[in-house]
Amino acid sequence: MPPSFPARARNITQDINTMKNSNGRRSRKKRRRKREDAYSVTLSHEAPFVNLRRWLKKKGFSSRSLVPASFSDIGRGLMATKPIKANDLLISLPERCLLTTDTVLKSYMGEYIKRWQPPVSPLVALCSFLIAERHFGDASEWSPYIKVLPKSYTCPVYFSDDIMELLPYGLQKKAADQREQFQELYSSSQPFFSSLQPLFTQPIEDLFTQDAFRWAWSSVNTRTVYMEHVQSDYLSREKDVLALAPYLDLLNHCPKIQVEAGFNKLTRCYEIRSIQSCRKFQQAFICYGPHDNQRLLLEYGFVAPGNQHSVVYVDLGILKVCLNEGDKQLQQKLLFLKDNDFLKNLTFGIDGPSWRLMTVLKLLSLKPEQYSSWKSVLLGAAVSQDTEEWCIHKAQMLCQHLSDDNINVLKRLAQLKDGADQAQLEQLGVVEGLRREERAILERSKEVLQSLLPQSLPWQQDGIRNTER
Ligand SMILES: C[S@@+](CC[C@H](N)C(=O)[O-])C[C@H]1O[C@@H](n2cnc3c(N)ncnc32)[C@H](O)[C@@H]1O
Repeated sequence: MPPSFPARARNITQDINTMKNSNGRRSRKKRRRKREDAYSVTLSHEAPFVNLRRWLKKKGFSSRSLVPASFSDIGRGLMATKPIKANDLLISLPERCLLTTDTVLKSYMGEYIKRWQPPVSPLVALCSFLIAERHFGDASEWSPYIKVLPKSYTCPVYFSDDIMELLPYGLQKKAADQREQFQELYSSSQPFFSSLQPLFTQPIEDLFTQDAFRWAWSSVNTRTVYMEHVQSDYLSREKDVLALAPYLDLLNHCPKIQVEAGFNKLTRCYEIRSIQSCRKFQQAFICYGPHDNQRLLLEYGFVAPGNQHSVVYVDLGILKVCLNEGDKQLQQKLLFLKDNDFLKNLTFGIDGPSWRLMTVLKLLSLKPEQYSSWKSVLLGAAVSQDTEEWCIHKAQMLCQHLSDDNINVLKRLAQLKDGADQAQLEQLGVVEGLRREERAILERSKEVLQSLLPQSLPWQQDGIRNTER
């Protein structure tokens, strides 16, 4: 959770509603209805949270203004019990409460890490410690914290191949790479895990299983805050910026929130200051970064409805679908675009096709006698009315292709829900959320593209004409 900019005390459903339509009785009614729909139940009296707060109090932390609660739309998070003003400290967690590599090196595991060559990474050190502490149960010093950690996650490292296939192509590739890196890290850490055997009575291979490592790896990936440490000689050269922050890590993400976050060297606390205010009984949010929904799913296993950073990506395979393979210059044009790095980040957003996508389409539309104008095209010049229309038409085709794919995926997803267990249902729910958000973006893009076409164009009456180049 690279902590950057936090919290406003509204639930996301409400925010999106407010953003879309802030005027009028209908929208007010709608907002009221949403507010009634999304409700919260405080968790602060449940044993795990009572124990967590008691344990943190001994370490010098208490929070009266934020209590754990379960929100019907998002799940667990922190609720404000009194109004929090803009620029107030939202939370201030003393250094003693943070779980860092320093904690691990000073623990019973420290001497094993210090002895190990080549040194393990900060990530492996933290994961190993989490696995060991979870195994020690009530005997563990960190047990009150470990007990409130989720038992499993909805990140792609948990997905079966069936579910992976439902992801958009680019994300599927990133998720597959991530899974490979995870597996490689697990395999390469085996000798180190074996060296920890003297700490346990049970065989190490029964404790440091792939499942246990997946849980620890996901806990670190989805919950750590960014905190720079002095690089230890006992750890690998990978930058050591990870800190698990109990209680603070119950804060959920909202893309529109702004916060200031970081370790304050004077107070020796990890502090989050909210730029926005937060009303009593509302969820306090932070912002994990200006991430689109694909990145949120990959790194954190969720998507944010109405995320203003979200886009639908057009990869080369999809771009080719709408291009005329008969164009003799096509390969040469694509090579030119690739060499100049123009084939990445072609997107549709809530405002329609990106400038980059339309520029690439314009470059692809050029006839040999127009090649000399490619620089002015890059600067935004129009080639001709005919070309502009051709590009809009191609963008419409891309949008339609992506929409069709989206509909097919949602159908397959519905089939997979039959017979899925609870964990799979949660994973499918996240993928469904992503696909539905993408569908909304594509529908909006279609409207934008349609509005760009002159009213008098023939295909508005007769359907889309084929304007191949
Ligand atoms: C730092 S934790 C936040 C607390 C977490 N909800 C919990 O129950 O422990 C990050 C995780 O919370 C969930 N999360 C955060 N923001 C969310 C949001 N806006 N919608 C849905 N889930 C969210 C995701 O599972 C994410 O990996």
